[in-house]
Amino acid sequence: MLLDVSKIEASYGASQALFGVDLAVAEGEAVALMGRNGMGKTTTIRAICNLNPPRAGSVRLAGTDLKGKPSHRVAKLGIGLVPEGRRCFPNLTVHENLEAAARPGSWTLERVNALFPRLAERHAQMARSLSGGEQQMLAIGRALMTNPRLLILDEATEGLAPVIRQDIWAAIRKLKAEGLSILVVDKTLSELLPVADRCVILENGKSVWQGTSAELTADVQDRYLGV
Ligand SMILES: Nc1ncnc2c1ncn2[C@@H]1O[C@H](COP(=O)(O)OP(=O)(O)OP(=O)(O)O)[C@@H](O)[C@H]1O
Repeated sequence: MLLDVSKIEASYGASQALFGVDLAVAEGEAVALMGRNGMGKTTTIRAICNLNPPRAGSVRLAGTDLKGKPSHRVAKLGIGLVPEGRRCFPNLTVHENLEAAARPGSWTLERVNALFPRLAERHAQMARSLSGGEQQMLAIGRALMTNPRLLILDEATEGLAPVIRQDIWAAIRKLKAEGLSILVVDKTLSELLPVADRCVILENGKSVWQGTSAELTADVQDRYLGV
């Protein structure tokens, strides 16, 4: 397994948010992390990256235990995170934002520009002046520039216009087709399911269901994801 998350628990101060999350991502696989609002998706991602380190359980990346490794080390070991709410440097240009994230590997400025032509057109523009969707593309571009073994996307299409969402999903499909391993959180099932090989559902901070996208029947959706 590329990513192996076993029985992790995590808390915010005295308040426990994760009570045992298991999930795995194999090499080249796209896994969807699902669950209703507040069930622990973002907390799980933050725990995997040691932004909010798990207080129990284990996270392994290609066999390496991430316990005690600061989040910048986790990034170096190969996890590229596109966090909820973007996070680019507002006062750097598009080009500078991408360069600042660069680490050796097959992902280069040219390749990111080819994946997101809108970014190429705006290479000299300050990140703060980009539209929300363009900032999201930049956040994905930055994660790719780190040449990750695993790309984690937390609500990468939230609040974006339909045309831009389609561009972002097209890019994710392309990345998957190229063999990149992906862990993705998104609320729009109709867009998420066709991309996901497997799904993991969280409920109240626990993984309660896992299966292929095909196995995620209407019943399962009603039970765990319905509003
Ligand atoms: N900074 C925080 N401080 C305290 N509690 C938090 C914090 N962030 C999240 N929580 C709590 O942890 C639990 C899991 O939240 P989390 O954001 O991981 O869920 P989520 O599945 O990502 O939800 P959403 O889909 O709404 O983003 C919730 O009960 C939430 O209230």
